[in-house]
Amino acid sequence: MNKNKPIWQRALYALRGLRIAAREEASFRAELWAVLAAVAFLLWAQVALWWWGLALLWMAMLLATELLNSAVESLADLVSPEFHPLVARAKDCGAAAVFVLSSVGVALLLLILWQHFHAGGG
Ligand SMILES: Nc1ncnc2c1ncn2[C@@H]1O[C@H](COP(=O)(O)OP(=O)(O)OP(=O)(O)O)[C@@H](O)[C@H]1O
Repeated sequence: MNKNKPIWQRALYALRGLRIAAREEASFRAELWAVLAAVAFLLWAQVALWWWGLALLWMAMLLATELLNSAVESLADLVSPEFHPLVARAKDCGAAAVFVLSSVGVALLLLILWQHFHAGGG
């Protein structure tokens, strides 16, 4: 297999991955909605530019982690469709990674709300 595909070809594979995740992964769709809700919230709160930078980083990390989690799940299902403790471990760790980032999202939301109502915006 040719490992050095042109960049446009790689971009097409990436777009195909995004399309598959959006179509077949309910968790990824839910996170896309969460990202849209976060953008609406940031617009409403009129936060400073650096909050936008932090939030964009969080959004990218959340979506990328969910995509990697889906990739791990697909490989785990291929390798061992039957119950296996190592598959349980791999899938649980993937789910934990997404959970960590979701919790950070809630923490960021609370911090912005606190700043908005108690520290006078910014
Ligand atoms: N083949 C397996 N062997 C052992 N445990 C498994 C296996 N498949 C699933 N599990 C357990 O069930 C949990 C849920 O697995 P599942 O494949 O439904 O993923 P999920 O986290 O619900 O993600 P999604 O809904 O995005 O597919 C896993 O975290 C794991 O603990």
